[in-house]
Amino acid sequence: MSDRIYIFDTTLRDGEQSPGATMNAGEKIRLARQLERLGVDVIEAGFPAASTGDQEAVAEIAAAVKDCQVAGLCRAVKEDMDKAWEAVKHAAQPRLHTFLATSDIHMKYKLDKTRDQVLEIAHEAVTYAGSLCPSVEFSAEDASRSDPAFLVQVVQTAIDAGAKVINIPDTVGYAQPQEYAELIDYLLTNVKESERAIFSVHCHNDLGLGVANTLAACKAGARQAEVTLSGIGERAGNAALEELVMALNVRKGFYNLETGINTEQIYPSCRLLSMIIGQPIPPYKPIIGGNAFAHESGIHQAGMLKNRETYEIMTPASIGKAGSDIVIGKHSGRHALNQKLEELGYRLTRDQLTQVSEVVKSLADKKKKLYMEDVEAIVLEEVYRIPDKFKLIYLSSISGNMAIPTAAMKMEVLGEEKQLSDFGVGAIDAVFNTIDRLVQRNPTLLRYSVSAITGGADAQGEVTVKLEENSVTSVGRAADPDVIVASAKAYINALNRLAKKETDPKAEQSRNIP
Ligand SMILES: CC(=O)SCCNC(=O)CCNC(=O)[C@H](O)C(C)(C)COP(=O)(O)OP(=O)(O)OC[C@H]1O[C@@H](n2cnc3c(N)ncnc32)[C@H](O)[C@@H]1OP(=O)(O)O
Ligand SMILES: CC(C)C(=O)C(=O)O
Repeated sequence: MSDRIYIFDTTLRDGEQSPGATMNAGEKIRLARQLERLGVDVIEAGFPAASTGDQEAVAEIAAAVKDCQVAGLCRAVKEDMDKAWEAVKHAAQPRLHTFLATSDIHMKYKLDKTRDQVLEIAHEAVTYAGSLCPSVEFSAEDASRSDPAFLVQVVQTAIDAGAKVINIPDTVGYAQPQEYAELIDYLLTNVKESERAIFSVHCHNDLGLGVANTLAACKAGARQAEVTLSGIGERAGNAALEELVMALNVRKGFYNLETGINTEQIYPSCRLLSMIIGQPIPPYKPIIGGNAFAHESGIHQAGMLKNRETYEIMTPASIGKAGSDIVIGKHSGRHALNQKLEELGYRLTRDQLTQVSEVVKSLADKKKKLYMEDVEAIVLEEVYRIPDKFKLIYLSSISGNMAIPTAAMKMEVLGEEKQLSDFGVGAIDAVFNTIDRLVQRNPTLLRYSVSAITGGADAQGEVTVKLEENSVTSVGRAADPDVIVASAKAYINALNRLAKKETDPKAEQSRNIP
């Protein structure tokens, strides 16, 4: 038996059945071209009988794609098959994919057909599809809940009628890995000359087992896997392409199976899908999520810094993603903190590192997300205490949709009290403009972030700003229950650091602390 697993991507068909994932023809073509780049073997481009729009989109994809088969799904109904064939017939490698349910519950309640009738319809449908298209796939819908002995009869009928691919779907995500593997093995053993067809699996994720079931089936002899990017699909979705392919790659020694997927195109493909359907990739998603290569805990980070393989079983580059990330948070240790600070040019003594680490941990206890600017501000606060050139004395702010945002402020500037008021496009802008005029500087605001340190409407607002003037940058941070006051303090804090860098450039540039 060959060790090649054919990847049948159904993002454009089953994936589109995911609520909210509808795509227009242009978007489908863009995604189909990306799937071709990714190296899938078959693109199931749609269900042409569903609508004229779907039929046209499938036809356009069929014309655009050259390197893989293009399949159209159709019921075991002549009219559906004709529409599907019309759509895929100009493909370099067309495929008709027809299906019919074989479980007792589907036959009785949905189709209102007997077993004998289903056998007859399957025979007629595959024969008719074969008269149109050289490559016919037959799916026994709800196969995993079908009587296995009857399934053998259906599959035998379809192969005898000319089906080249036999799909055994776990339509409702009911199967368990070992049981599903045994079903595939049972069919391969009991269908006569089963080698005349490629056995395929199509697993749904209702119990979160889509990929596990697909892998178990492949190990048992299935050679086509029907998957979608990011696992989107009807209900809880389908087996995710990226998870299946990377499991086969990372555990090659265990499976001894190969795909033709160019894994470096995995992340770009899933990103493109996410942009098209307007649904962000959840950070905790395996392989492609933002956290998949992020390390937050001290023990993990320390291990990673010594040898990446202590906590990573694949590289981000292998799926086309930028490098791993050490994230400073409440579980981080001093190894990681030191590494991140060294990347920014800081050299701290052991004692300074311990001091900074304690403040970082106490801030992380209160704040959901720590930015490196927060950590940098702590270092500057704890290690380089700066005598303030600029101080806030008072601030009053007016804003609202019926007022011109105005700030009136009094500050101590180089030992002298000054007051002024100015406008802005919003309250914060008015405050920053007023401060600029009071201190007579005009820095560029590179970053402004505000977050709640505690919960509730009375939460402490924590503001971080990053400024740049004459190619020198500085970070300021402040907290206050009033975010406008916190913003003013953070801005003034950053200006003090900017001023310090100008008067004592050596200390700030080298950032070397003895
Ligand atoms: C498991 C899957 O994911 S299968 C694919 C699911 N995808 C879709 O359904 C998307 C596209 N579907 C559609 O646009 C529509 O359902 C159409 C155009 C196919 C049919 O629309 P309608 O004619 O309005 O029928 P409707 O969808 O209400 O009912 C489905 C009919 O198809 C029959 N049917 C279901 N599967 C099959 C099949 N494989 N072969 C033949 N008939 C089938 C049902 O028994 C029902 O027949 P009935 O009208 O005699 O009761
Ligand atoms: C049509 C088949 C392959 C299907 O989508 C399913 O059974 O889930």
